Amino acid sequence: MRIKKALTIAGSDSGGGAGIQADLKTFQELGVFGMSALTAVTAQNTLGVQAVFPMTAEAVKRQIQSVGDDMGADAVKTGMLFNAEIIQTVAAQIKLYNWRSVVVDPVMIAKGGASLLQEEAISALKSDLLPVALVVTPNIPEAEVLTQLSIQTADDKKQAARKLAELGTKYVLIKGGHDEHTDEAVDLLYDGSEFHFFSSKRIQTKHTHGTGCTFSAAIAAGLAQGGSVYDAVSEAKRFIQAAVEDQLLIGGGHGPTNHWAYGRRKGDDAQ
Ligand SMILES: Nc1ncnc2c1ncn2[C@@H]1O[C@H](COP(=O)(O)OP(=O)(O)OP(=O)(O)O)[C@@H](O)[C@H]1O
Ligand SMILES: Cc1ncc(CO)c(N)n1
Repeated sequence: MRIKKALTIAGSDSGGGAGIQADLKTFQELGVFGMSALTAVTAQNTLGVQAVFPMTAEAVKRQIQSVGDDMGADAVKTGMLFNAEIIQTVAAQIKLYNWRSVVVDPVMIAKGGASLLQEEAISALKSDLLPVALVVTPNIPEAEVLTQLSIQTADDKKQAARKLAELGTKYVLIKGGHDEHTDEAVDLLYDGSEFHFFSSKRIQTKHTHGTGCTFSAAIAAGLAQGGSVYDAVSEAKRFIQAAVEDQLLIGGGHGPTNHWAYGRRKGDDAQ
């Protein structure tokens, strides 16, 4: 059996709902072999981030090389990268291995407000990493930081997407999870010429820890399997919707989403 492989380059969430753990669970659920390069260890749970221990850029590079030299990757996603040196190293390795199906989730701040990216690293993200990404998946606050635009309306989202595409990423996906005044969760995909909206019913819940990680990992899994960006995003949207809907109710704060829900529903539909 030949299986497709995806590599996540991201931080560890000890609580298991976001970061590397969310990515690997998502890859597994979507039938893709998951591999990882750890950029930082966080002590984290549903209440927040208690501590961050970054890896050295050398340690990140060596992990990527171990995967790249032997196993290869059909798709790559990046999550928490923490500092400029790690970002530059990751971008250089992506170029070296000529990886094309690259999803960059520009993780900046955890739900509780903890910083997962140093402020001075934002320019490295823009100049080094975005040009090697196929898809970038900012939430609204991240898109605002990257574009220096204030995003209130659908037109603002479109303008921000155009501005982000100018940085060299082919597809820009602005996520609507933070648009809490609407009763829909609307994500906007820009392919360099057209805009597509992916909309779903907004679930009223506080258990959305790791939605962004899970969503971008699902996109990477779809790309690893050879799907188009549009199809990968469509399936990722269904995956995250099911994961938010079927709540797990773990922990006293913002709990993790349910990575089994999508596969279980598909199994039920097949019967
Ligand atoms: N309450 C919700 N109901 C339905 N879908 C949601 C909800 N919250 C987020 N989503 C969806 O989850 C995906 C991730 O979006 P979101 O904007 O939450 O990412 P994020 O802020 O990067 O997440 P995080 O930083 O918590 O990992 C998007 O497809 C978004 O539409
Ligand atoms: C390790 C890690 N990566 C990403 C996020 C963003 O959800 C988080 N909370 N923790």
